[in-house]
This record gives sequence, C-alpha cells and structure tokens, in this order.
Amino acid sequence: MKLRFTKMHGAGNDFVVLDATQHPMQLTHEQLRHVADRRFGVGCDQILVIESSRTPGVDFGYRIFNADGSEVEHCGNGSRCFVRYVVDKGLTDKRTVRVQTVNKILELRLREDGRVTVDMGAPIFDLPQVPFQPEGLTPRALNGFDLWPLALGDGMACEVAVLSMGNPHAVQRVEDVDHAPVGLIGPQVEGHERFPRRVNAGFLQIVSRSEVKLRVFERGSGETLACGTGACAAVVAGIRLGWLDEAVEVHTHGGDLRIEWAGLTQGLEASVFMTGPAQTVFEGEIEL
Ligand SMILES: N[C@H](CCC[C@H](N)C(=O)O)C(=O)O
Repeated sequence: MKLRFTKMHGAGNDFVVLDATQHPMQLTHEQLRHVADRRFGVGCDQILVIESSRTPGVDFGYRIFNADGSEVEHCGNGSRCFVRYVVDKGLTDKRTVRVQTVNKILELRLREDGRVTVDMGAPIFDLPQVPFQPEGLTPRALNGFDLWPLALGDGMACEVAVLSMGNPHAVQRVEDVDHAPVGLIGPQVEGHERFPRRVNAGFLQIVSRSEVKLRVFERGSGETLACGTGACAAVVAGIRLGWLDEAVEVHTHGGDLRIEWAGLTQGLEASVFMTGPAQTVFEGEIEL
C-alpha cells in the first residue's frame, strides 16, 4: 500500500501527517511504528491522522499516535500543524478551526504572523483523571498546590507536580535544564507505577516570572525538541506553585512557545492558550 504523507514540525516536535478526510484510514500498531521509525521508516515523534467531522460546529477530527504506536488524547504542537495543514491544503477556507480529538474539542486560530494560537482547554487537577495513584504518598504543599515525591531506581527520587491537559504530565523543577538528567530520570518517571497510563515527564527551569526553559521526556516517544501540552502543563504548575505570572515564554530546544493561563484570577477552569509555529518540511510517499 502506498501512503502519501506530509512531514511537518511545531518547534522541532515532528510529525507525519496523514489525510484521511476522503477515505477512513486504520494503520496497524506495526505500521504506525514503522512510519515513525527514524531509520526504517519516515521518522517522527507522532503521527497525526486528519479526518472529516460529522459533528455540527466541528470542522475536522484528528487522531494522534506516538512513535511507539500508542494512541493519545492530545498533542499541542501537533494541533498547530493540523491547522496549518488543512489551510494550506485548501481543506477549509476558515482561519479559526474547531477540531475534535479523542476527548476534547479544540479551537485553533491561524494568525497573520503565521503562528497558531490554540485554546487548549482547561487543565485537569483531579488526580484519578490524570490518572495518578498517590495512595500512601505525602505531598508537600507549596502555595496551595501539591508536589508529590516519586521514588526512582538506585535510591534516587524526585518531586513532581501532577496534572493533565487531556494527556498526563508530571513536572519537576530543576536549576539547570540543559544539564538535568532527562535521559536517566525521564524514562523512570514516564513508566512509573503510580501512572497507570504512563506520563509525560517535564523538566522546568524558571528563568523569571515570565520566562522558562523546558525539556520533556514524552510518553511513548522519548525526549522531543518541544512538547506543547508539556509547556502548558509546566506553566500551569508554575503559576499554581507561585513561581510564574499568567503569560510565559517557554524556551525549548526546538523553539519558543507562548503560554497564557488566567486560572488563578478567573478560576481554575480557565482555558490555557498556546501560541507557536507550525511548518511543513516535505511531502512524500511510503510503501507499507
Ligand atoms: N507524548 C504525548 C503526546 C504528544 C504530546 C506532545 N507532542 C505535544 O506537543 O503536546 C502523550 O503521550 O501524551
């Protein structure tokens, strides 16, 4: 089977985008992993499958698969590439698009400057919904928000803020993100037993109240150059912990994202807004 695809990235988080708006597409777990494989396939962090929508008021659906083939709920950088794709391909003449993911309806706006602003919805703090199992752990409350101790291998431990953006995140503060042990600790947090559906592991360095540096060891993909939902989760955690103001520039290894959340003044159910780039790199075809 020949599969046409478009290769894209959002701040270096890269995607293979598949158009299933005309014909339903169902790739097997093995096919997904092959497409995402950086040596035997095309190579990407996630595969995005764009579908038509039959829901009134919703323009498209889109499904997200990690490089390991796992289907996930949300992909911030991917959502920006999705809207860039449907506009550039002429699949819509709108510049504000509503899309249904597994568990959310997102509203995205393609801006005059070419970046995309996404209403990422409200963060979720209810631990069973993350999902996270804290039984027997004693959190340290900071500014009214809990930091949870996680025991790791070889006597190591870390302290994480736990929340969901529709997908699960565990965020820890570090003094120097470029020298943080992301490769060593990231996988242990990602696969930690207290996260029954695994978790995205964020490493957050506070530069100022309006500027941070972030690395994320992503669930199902490993460390990526940027993680959109990870940037949202890290900024929300930083605001709740008293370290950050409502609008934050997030520097990642792949580029910069702007995250805004008015949750402490407008209520925790306020949406998180993310603004960032979305680029097409090349078109291609792969034999599956
Ligand atoms: N690895 C994530 C999905 C992709 C998230 C990331 N690429 C983003 O931009 O939000 C998860 O398993 O929840």
